[in-house]
Amino acid sequence: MKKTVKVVAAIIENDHNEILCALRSPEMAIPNTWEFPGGKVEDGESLNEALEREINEELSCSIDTFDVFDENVHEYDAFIIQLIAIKGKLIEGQPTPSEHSSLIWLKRENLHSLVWAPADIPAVEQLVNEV
Ligand SMILES: Nc1nc2c([nH]c(=O)n2[C@H]2C[C@H](O)[C@@H](COP(=O)(O)OP(=O)(O)OP(=O)(O)O)O2)c(=O)[nH]1
Repeated sequence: MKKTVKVVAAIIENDHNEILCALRSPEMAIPNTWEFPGGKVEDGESLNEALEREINEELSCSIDTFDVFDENVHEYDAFIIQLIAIKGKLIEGQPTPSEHSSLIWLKRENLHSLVWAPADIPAVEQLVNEV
């Protein structure tokens, strides 16, 4: 049976209405696709705690996180992901990648120009359609 992983991902928007997009490196699982940065929820953590920890670890900055924005289950060949996207705001530092190959800030209307990890597509659609 495939394993299900619970992953939280941050939708971080700046003052110019741009959203932070992160490129998974060739060494990461699902390589060379764009995602919202985040990672797996550990035992005993709330979703918001997990996301704030992951962003600190991966991007060396701090965010405040809000309510769940989108949640969906996607089946990959090797595992099933429950992807929970949560909006966030930078409160300290600037995002600096340690594991990702690249970071960019994009306006909603340009999000479709990237090749997203398949599990992220519902959250991208919801953002693009947001008023
Ligand atoms: N962080 C994140 N992972 C995503 C997204 N979409 C998507 O399919 N994934 C997949 C890629 C990975 O297989 C898994 C998350 O694992 P990860 O490697 O980023 O998380 P992690 O840092 O907690 O993992 P680990 O190093 O502890 O194993 O979910 C997304 O938007 N954000």
